[in-house]
Amino acid sequence: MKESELITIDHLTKVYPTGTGGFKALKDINLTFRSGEFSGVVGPSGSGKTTLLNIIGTLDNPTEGKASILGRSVNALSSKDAARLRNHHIGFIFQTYNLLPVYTVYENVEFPLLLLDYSSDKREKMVMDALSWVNLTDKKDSRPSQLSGGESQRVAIARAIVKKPELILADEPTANLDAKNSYMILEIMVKMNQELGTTFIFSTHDDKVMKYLKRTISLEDGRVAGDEQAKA
Ligand SMILES: Nc1ncnc2c1ncn2[C@@H]1O[C@H](COP(=O)(O)OP(=O)(O)OP(=O)(O)O)[C@@H](O)[C@H]1O
Repeated sequence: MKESELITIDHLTKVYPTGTGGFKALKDINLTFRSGEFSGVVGPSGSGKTTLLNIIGTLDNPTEGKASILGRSVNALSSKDAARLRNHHIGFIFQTYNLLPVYTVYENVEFPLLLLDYSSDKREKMVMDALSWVNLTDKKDSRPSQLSGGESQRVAIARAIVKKPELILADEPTANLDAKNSYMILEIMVKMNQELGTTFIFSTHDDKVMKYLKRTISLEDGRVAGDEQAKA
């Protein structure tokens, strides 16, 4: 692996077991992602976008082929090591926000840090820094039910970035947002990419997200059908 290569995927195939012998969701995928990319996987529903993101996020395993994520071979990773890799180095953003309803905004953002070994002072600094990135410090004591959809997704972004991961995986992050809120969260993510060097990989079929991507990987029926860099 070259130094700047964050992810390499080599002849990767994913077969989901079914009653009829298995469904091939990904077929012979070969891809490399470099540190600092702002890229997205696009394609019709069922083309394999979420499956690919789940494998990159070590939430699922390839059936055949190899994948190396942040220098670790996922084929050889125990579930404990995969959890450790995720906890330290990967942030996730989902279309449904996945906030914990009984906790405050502050506690939701603090949550990933409780799995790591930080003092409460250090945690407070990190949570407030993440909330200021998404402009929500004034909502720190609110509960998710008191937030708009755009605010909820900004809390989810703060939770994803609070540990300053190298990689953020965002699966359809704008699916439930209107145009104004979609652009707001995209601008936040672009700023993080530029100022913190965080690598982003999206899964999307939203034109608004596609306009922001520096690289667009198209999936069709489980295969890579295109891989294009945006024109400068
Ligand atoms: N656990 C599973 N068992 C069997 N088949 C599955 C499973 N998960 C996904 N699939 C199938 O694999 C294919 C790819 O699914 P995936 O969720 O990756 O697609 P997607 O491109 O993200 O779709 P969408 O845009 O609708 O979210 C689909 O045909 C889906 O039905």
